[in-house]
Amino acid sequence: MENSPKLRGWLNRFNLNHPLVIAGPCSAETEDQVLKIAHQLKDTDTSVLRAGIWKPRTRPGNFEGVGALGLKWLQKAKEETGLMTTTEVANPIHVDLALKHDVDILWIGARTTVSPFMIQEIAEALKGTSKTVLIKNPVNPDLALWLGAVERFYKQGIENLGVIHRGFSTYNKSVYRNIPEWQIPIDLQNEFPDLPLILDPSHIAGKRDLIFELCQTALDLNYDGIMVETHYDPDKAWSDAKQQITPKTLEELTQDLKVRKRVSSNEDFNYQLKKLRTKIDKMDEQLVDVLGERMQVADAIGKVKKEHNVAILQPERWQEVLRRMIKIGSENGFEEEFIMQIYKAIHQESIARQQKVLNR
Ligand SMILES: O=C(O)C(=O)C[C@]1(C(=O)O)C=C[C@@H](O)C=C1
Repeated sequence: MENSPKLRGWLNRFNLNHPLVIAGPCSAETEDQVLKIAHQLKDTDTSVLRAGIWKPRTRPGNFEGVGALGLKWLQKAKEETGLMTTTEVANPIHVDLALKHDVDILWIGARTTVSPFMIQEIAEALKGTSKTVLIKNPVNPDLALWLGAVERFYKQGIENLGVIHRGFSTYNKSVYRNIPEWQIPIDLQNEFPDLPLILDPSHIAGKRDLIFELCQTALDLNYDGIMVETHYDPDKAWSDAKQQITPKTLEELTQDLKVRKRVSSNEDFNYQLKKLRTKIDKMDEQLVDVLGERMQVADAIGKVKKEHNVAILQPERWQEVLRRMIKIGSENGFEEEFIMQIYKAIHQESIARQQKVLNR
């Protein structure tokens, strides 16, 4: 699969002057609930009504969705409000039922994206249709697996594709329910700049108060839209109550979001940007030059270690380097995490260089 402006076709057809908004309840609960939410969303920026019909729950015993019955409610909501509809499908039976009920956009959940077997089955079930398919990232931070799923749909002739960033599972404590790992969607955009990218802030946040800032970050990273869980009475929602917001809050949120231009033709802006980028280019060269010099010292250390038969990894020294640089880093306003990431990479390269010297 290659990047192509054609990938944006389905999104361009919405003809929006703002990011695409997909909204609706985590789960369809009752006909009244779906219709009420759809009507409340009708006059917001929302173009597509979402609702989970089959809910993949981590542990059994929780509400698992109303099943096919809910598809009729979505269909009715579409007739009454003109909103397009979308739901999650996780197997060919779901696909068949969703197609029969004229669901416009199908999304693939994070737990399904991890399985190439399931993706293949779903992609084959959709062959020959012109449906739009949005693929959520897999639960684990694996860009190749995510893109692999997209490619499986593309290979079945499905060209209306997009991806949804919903964050990644972590065992570590975090303010997020699923950590964003923004670098992964940034890498994805590098490979497929025209593949529509949508943020699901609800599943990343796990709670309401982080949703706005996540959406703003996404727009600042050139995302094409947001998919937000919305309920008229979020606290009483049958699933994911903590992360849902009301349609009214969604409306305020979309009004407050700053949509910035990707580029500007303003001459002064371009002049200033060019000047600053020249400075960055120069500093990047200096950084790499200094790194090169550091590696030459590592080579020399490798040489003396070889002569005296001493091991490459020196945990105490490594701890000392790290501690010192974290301290200097914090004096310069850098987070510990940032310094750790850089120094771990430098240390690894230094070890690799010494390995070459010692094995020569
Ligand atoms: O000081 C050493 O012994 C080195 O090999 C250098 C260095 C480093 O790059 O800073 C690399 C490996 C060791 O684990 C500790 C430090």
